[in-house]
Amino acid sequence: MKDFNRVLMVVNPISGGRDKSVFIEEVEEEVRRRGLDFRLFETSGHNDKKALKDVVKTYAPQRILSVGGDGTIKLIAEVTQSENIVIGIFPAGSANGLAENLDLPADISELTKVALGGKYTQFDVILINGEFCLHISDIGLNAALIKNYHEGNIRGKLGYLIQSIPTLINSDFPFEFEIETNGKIFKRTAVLIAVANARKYGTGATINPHGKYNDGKFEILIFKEFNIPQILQTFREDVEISEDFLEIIPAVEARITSSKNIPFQIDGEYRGDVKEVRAKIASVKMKIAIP
Ligand SMILES: Nc1ncnc2c1ncn2[C@@H]1O[C@H](COP(=O)(O)OP(=O)(O)OP(=O)(O)O)[C@@H](O)[C@H]1O
Repeated sequence: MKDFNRVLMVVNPISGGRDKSVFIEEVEEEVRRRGLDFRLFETSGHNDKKALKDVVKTYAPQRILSVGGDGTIKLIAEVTQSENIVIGIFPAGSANGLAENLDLPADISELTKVALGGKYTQFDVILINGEFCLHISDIGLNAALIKNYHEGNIRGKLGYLIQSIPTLINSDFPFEFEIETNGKIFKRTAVLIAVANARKYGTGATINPHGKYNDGKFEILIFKEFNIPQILQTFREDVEISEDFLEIIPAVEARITSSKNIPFQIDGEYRGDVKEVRAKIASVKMKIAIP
């Protein structure tokens, strides 16, 4: 017996600077071959939350497929938070940080099997400054890079590469932070502080070696210096990161403050320059299809 009928595919046409028609055609064909109903929703970049909410209300999908980056998964998660819908992921953004943690296959037909399959995980959600964070949020140098990337007009990995040099030259890092968590206050000088739910960044870098996306906790990652050999280390699987470079504090709730405004991002989306970040594990969990 089929346990779902209506499949909604949410596609971000601009993510990662690549054409999505191959995803749409292959997946629609497979969905119809299985005798399921298929509907397509393409994001526009304007009022997508409201538009998707309306479609979810009228079509009542039982499975939602995300074709885009972390921002597209987050949009779906926010719209469906109280509903019992499994989300299937097709990594098609420029970075795909969340998908990096799920061991998804690369091939589209294998991905389709996973996305329409019966196995799923309960993914922790972090509530950061009142907004959902599924994967990673940070304040400091990486968020400054994301800010400059979005202000530039070159998408994909090349866009990040082009923006990295002016970001490093123009940013006045390191920054002074105060972190309040687990009943303690930590004062730290750092290039960036991340709040992470999982092990890997979208580049594949293992920045949070002990991170588990379904353990009901997040990690506060304090990157103390801009150290290229240490950053390269994180690309290896068996990472051993020095405490002088990265300090890790597990938490379920935290407040991070700075005396001046610093760039801040959530799941790859720049969210302004802020002085305060409040994070806590949300009561909802997302159901994400896995191999
Ligand atoms: N049709 C569109 N035109 C412009 N922006 C869009 C469109 N659809 C979605 N967006 C924007 O794309 C962002 C989400 O991108 P997503 O995370 O899916 O991919 P990505 O990995 O960030 O890809 P890229 O970095 O190439 O944009 C959101 O800011 C959203 O508003």
